[in-house]
Amino acid sequence: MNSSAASAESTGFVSVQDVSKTFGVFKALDGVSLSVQPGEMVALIGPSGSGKSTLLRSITGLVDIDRGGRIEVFGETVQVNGRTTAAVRRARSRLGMIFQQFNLVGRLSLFSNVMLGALGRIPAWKGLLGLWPQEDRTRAMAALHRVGVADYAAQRANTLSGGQQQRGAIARAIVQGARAILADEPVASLDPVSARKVMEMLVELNTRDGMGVLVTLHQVDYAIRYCNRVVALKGGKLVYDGPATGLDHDRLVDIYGPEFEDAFWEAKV
Ligand SMILES: Nc1ncnc2c1ncn2[C@@H]1O[C@H](COP(=O)(O)OP(=O)(O)OP(=O)(O)O)[C@@H](O)[C@H]1O
Repeated sequence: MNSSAASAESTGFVSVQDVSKTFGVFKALDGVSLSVQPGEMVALIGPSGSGKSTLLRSITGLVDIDRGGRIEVFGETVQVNGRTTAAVRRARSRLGMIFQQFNLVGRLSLFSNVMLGALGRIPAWKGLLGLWPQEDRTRAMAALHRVGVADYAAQRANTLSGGQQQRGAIARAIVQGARAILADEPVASLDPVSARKVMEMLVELNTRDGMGVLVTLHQVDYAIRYCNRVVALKGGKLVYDGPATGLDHDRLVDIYGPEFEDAFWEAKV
């Protein structure tokens, strides 16, 4: 094992240490510490406005955290002293990012969108001209087959259903060679059947490929069903970090308040 792999093992694929984020006078994150190991699948839950997206955006360097905190990705510091470091680019190349709104280029075909995952490996001009190496093309088709949307490879992304687009986004992360996945509300815009398929795919990347997964979810039932470990934020503070089985009635009332059942999509506990 090389030294960076050893470091990732000790600190996790993501290590968040005493992270706060203040917007004006409002503290969106307040002293959050969290470490996710490479093989884990962790749900990040909490009421609307509790800081889930801000935490994910901080990990990818899209939000500069307050001084005093530190964030490491695969053992490399990406934020410290209120600044992102040069290592953030390498971190982004290792993290597959999945968003609620899919983030595909609508006028490009699904295949071209998936090929964009390979952009980090070839010069941008070659990518823009569609001069993809055969190896990457083969990889992209294999990824599309794997997530079950190969039949739509030639179709423009903006003509696909939300579920098909989200599976395309997962295929793009596979082609990128991502070592871990950060997913921000990946199923919030999907119907329950498509949502289950997307969650099952994330589980498969976790169990079959050993990718770490950190996924924010509005639906508590999905967090319980698909993730062993759940982390909950409330008012920017980490209020729970433990097994999904520990989310009993009292804990859920503590996190979401007496209306906690609104945070369930399908089944209630
Ligand atoms: N750029 C910004 N400027 C000012 N306030 C912000 C900014 N980004 C986030 N916030 C505030 O920080 C808080 C946390 O927002 P965040 O989007 O992280 O919450 P969330 O838990 O992801 O919510 P949701 O579940 O509704 O997506 C909110 O009160 C939000 O208004």
